[in-house]
Amino acid sequence: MARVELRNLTKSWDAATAVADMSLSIADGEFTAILGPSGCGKSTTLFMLAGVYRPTAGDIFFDGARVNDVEARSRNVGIVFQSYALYPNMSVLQNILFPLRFQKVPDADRRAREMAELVQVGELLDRRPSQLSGGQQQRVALARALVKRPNLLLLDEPLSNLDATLRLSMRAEIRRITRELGVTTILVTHDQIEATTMADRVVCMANGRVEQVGTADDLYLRPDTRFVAGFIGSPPMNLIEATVHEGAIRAGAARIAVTGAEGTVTLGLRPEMLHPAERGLQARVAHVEPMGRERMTTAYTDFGTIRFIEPIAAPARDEGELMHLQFDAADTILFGPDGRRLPGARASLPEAAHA
Ligand SMILES: Nc1ncnc2c1ncn2[C@@H]1O[C@H](COP(=O)(O)OP(=O)(O)OP(=O)(O)O)[C@@H](O)[C@H]1O
Repeated sequence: MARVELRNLTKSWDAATAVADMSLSIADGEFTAILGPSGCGKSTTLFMLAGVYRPTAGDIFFDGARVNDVEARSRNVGIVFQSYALYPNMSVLQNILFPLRFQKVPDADRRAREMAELVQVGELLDRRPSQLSGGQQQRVALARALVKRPNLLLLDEPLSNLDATLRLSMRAEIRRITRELGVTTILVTHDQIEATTMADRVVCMANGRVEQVGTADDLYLRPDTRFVAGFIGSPPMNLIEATVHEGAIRAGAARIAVTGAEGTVTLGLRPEMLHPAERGLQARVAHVEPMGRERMTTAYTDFGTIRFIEPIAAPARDEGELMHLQFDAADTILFGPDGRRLPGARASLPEAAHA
């Protein structure tokens, strides 16, 4: 089990920089998710940690020792990939034992069986991978990655081949197993639900850079950047581009007062923080989508298209209906022209009379 530190880590190829100046400290036993869209540098970071790629610049430390020059097989890192990559001609037990084959581990067999019990495939030891379900194969892959008692467990989109129900239970299972073992774990995923439900802390990346490191609540309620605000949350935050002039942004007849910002801003309003009201921001209903307990409405305003959420029990809305929206100033978030949040800035509508 190890503390992991990345210091100014960079990986470039001729054409592109995949990871730029990434610094991050991960505590012993912590579960961290690296979250971001396709191509943001998640896998490249993982491969540098595993020792597959050499960093172009910067350093990687395990328990304070620099490992840049340590070969992949000497780093004692366990990896689980999206494709389980089990050996088809070996039994479950042989698959789990495989990483120990060149190590003189006297109790290898017992250890493999214990690990199989932990991931709950103890009944399946004689089967071949083809005789297992996707979820069972993933458990075997996990046992194989953990049998060496790795310093670090790396999970690369491990659940994306599983159906929705299985994904839900495997999320909890992986969390239980890594917690029981106390193994430092880094999960790479583009799935925000996976990241925020499984990890102690989430590292949100875009274009090879760390946008924010924080808990699920930090990213959702206090996004540092416009990118994080738009990436986390479903449906996404409404982001209104505007210019603050004389304490307000204006479009057509509409006016939103702004304090703590001047010039170009982006105003962020979460769909669940907008409420229908007697007066406020005028909106014309474009369409309405039921989403289980809630209903999402898309509406046109002078500031552009806005989405808001209401309980399914609220009165039905018709397409073309004219209505008004309100929000609380405390719920608003503003970003400056560099995309960073302006912590003290707030937006408000003149009449906050709720319907
Ligand atoms: N071997 C390589 N040579 C050149 N460019 C590469 C190489 N590997 C990755 N890249 C580039 O580096 C960037 C980051 O890639 P990376 O695979 O780390 O992204 P990712 O976040 O893991 O994406 P995905 O979720 O699609 O796997 C991409 O622009 C990619 O094209």
